[in-house]
Amino acid sequence: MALVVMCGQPCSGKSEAAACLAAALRSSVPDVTVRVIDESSLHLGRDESYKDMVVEKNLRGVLRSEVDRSVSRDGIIIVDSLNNIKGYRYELWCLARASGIRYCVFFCDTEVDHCRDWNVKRQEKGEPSYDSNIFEDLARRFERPDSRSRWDSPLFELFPSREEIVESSPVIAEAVSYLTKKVDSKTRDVKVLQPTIATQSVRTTEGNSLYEMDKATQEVVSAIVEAQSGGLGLAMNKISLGPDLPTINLRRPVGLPELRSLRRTFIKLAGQYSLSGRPPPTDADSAKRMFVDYLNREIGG
Ligand SMILES: Nc1ncnc2c1ncn2[C@@H]1O[C@H](COP(=O)(O)OP(=O)(O)OP(=O)(O)O)[C@@H](O)[C@H]1O
Repeated sequence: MALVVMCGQPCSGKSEAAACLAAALRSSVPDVTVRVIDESSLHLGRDESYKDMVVEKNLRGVLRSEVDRSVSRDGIIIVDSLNNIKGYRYELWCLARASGIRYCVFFCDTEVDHCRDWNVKRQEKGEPSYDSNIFEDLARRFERPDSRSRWDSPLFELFPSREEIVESSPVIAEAVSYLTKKVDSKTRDVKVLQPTIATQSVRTTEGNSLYEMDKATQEVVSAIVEAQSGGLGLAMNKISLGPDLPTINLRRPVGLPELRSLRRTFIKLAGQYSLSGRPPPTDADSAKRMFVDYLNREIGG
């Protein structure tokens, strides 16, 4: 039914807001399962999860897999974690899109000084808290959500340092209404994400299919690199891969690192989600077509 992504600095009041939202949803739609996924529900501590980049990346992977397993058209999942990296929120948004459910982001916009104070108070009380160095590192790396991005929209903003967040807070009520009301095709005021090729799975159970996908996407990347190195520039941004394949329309030059990253994301997305009705790419051309569609959507003009 929906995926809600909490987001904010460490110790900014996310869990309290998530608990209020969960309680308000449970009262409003008692027959719908509302589940909060956070580090502690996965038995992971704060400092152990954020002490270096490797474990932090692992934590994000574990949370993402749990979200992937849990999202459904029937329940509401609230991911109560930092969700501080833009690219990670994009990945969560992709999971919602692949499931064809609604999505929103909740941002606890608490000033870092308040967060730091609250963390110190937790330390003093012996409650689970962040080590000061870890706190500062996370605070520095925080990427604020931007409602203009698809993956940060709609954005519900809370200011826990200035107003008490309770079940009846107007923003909570607004979010509950957004998450639970019936979709009205005329007003289109509720957006239910639609699965697209890139977020639908390519059944890659057969080694052959995986191999084709890998090889085909690599060929597309090579064709783009070659075309660009030929000095095509923006005026000649249409790259043809052959008569039976869509043209690649680039709106700007794209470097190899970005192409590699897009390729990795595409392969991951394609392999990750369950297919809903679309045949898997059994040959190189289908795999290329899907990858080109994906590129045109992500970086196309
Ligand atoms: N409005 C507030 N005024 C004072 N203290 C607050 C307020 N909101 C939250 N706190 C305190 O800040 C601490 C962190 O709250 P909470 O656990 O909700 O934050 P969090 O962002 O989920 O933290 P974490 O990043 O550790 O998951 C708690 O000790 C809580 O009591």
